[in-house]
Amino acid sequence: MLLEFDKVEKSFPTSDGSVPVLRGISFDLAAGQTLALTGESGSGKSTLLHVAAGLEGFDGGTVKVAGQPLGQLDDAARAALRRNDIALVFQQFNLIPSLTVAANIAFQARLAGRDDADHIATVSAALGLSDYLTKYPETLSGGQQQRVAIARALAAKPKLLLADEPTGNLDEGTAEEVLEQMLDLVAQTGAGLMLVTHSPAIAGRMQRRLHLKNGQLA
Ligand SMILES: Nc1ncnc2c1ncn2[C@@H]1O[C@H](COP(=O)(O)OP(=O)(O)OP(=O)(O)O)[C@@H](O)[C@H]1O
Repeated sequence: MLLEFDKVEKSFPTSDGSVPVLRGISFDLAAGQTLALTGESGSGKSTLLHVAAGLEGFDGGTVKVAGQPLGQLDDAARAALRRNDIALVFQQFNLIPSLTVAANIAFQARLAGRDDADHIATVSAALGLSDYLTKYPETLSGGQQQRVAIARALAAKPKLLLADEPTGNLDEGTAEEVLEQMLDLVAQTGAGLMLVTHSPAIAGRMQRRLHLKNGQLA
C-alpha cells in the first residue's frame, strides 16, 4: 500500500486551547489509484495532505508512505522519502525564483536522481510550457506558474502525488488538460494521486472520493 492512515489524530494549539482538526482518520491509497479529498473550507484537507507528505506532524495514530511509518523515521529518512517518492503541488507554487522554468521543472527529478531529459521535455510540452523554458518564474502569469509546479511534480515520476487544488488558478479548458496530464502520469507510472478539490467535476474524475467533515471522513 502506498499511503496508509490509521486512526490519525491532529490538533492545533490556539489561544482557546487545543482544536482538533483530524479526529481518527483512516483510509489507504494503493499504487495506481486516484482519490479526491473534498470538504468545506477549514475542514482540514490541507492539514491532511501536509501530514501525508511528512511536512506536518500528528498527535496519534499511524501514517505510512510506501510502507514506512512516518512517525518512526528520523528527519533525514523523512526528507529522503519526500525527495524520492513524494511530489507535491500546493496552492503556493514554491518555484525557485533564481532558476529558469526548465531548471525548476527538472529540480525534483534531479534531486531524486531521475533526470530523464526526454520525459521532462514531454511533460513540459504537454503542459504548454515549451515556449517558457528559458524564462524566470516571476515573468509568468499565476496559471503558468501553476503549470510549472505541476510539471515539476510530474517530471519527478513520484510514487505518491499529493495535490492541493492543483488547477485552481487555471481556466476550465486548461484545467481539464492539466488534469489529463496528471491522470496520464498515474496511468503510466502507477503513482498514487490524492487531490484536494472544491470542484465536484474534478472529484468526479477520481476513482474514489473522501469527504472530510468535523475532522472525520465520510
Ligand atoms: N498551523 C496552524 N496552526 C493553527 N491552526 C491551524 C494551522 N493550520 C491550519 N489550522 C486550522 O486547522 C483548520 C483546518 O485548516 P486547513 O487549512 O487544513 O483546511 P482546508 O480544508 O484545507 O481549508 P481550505 O479549503 O480553505 O484550504 C482550520 O481551522 C485552520 O484554521
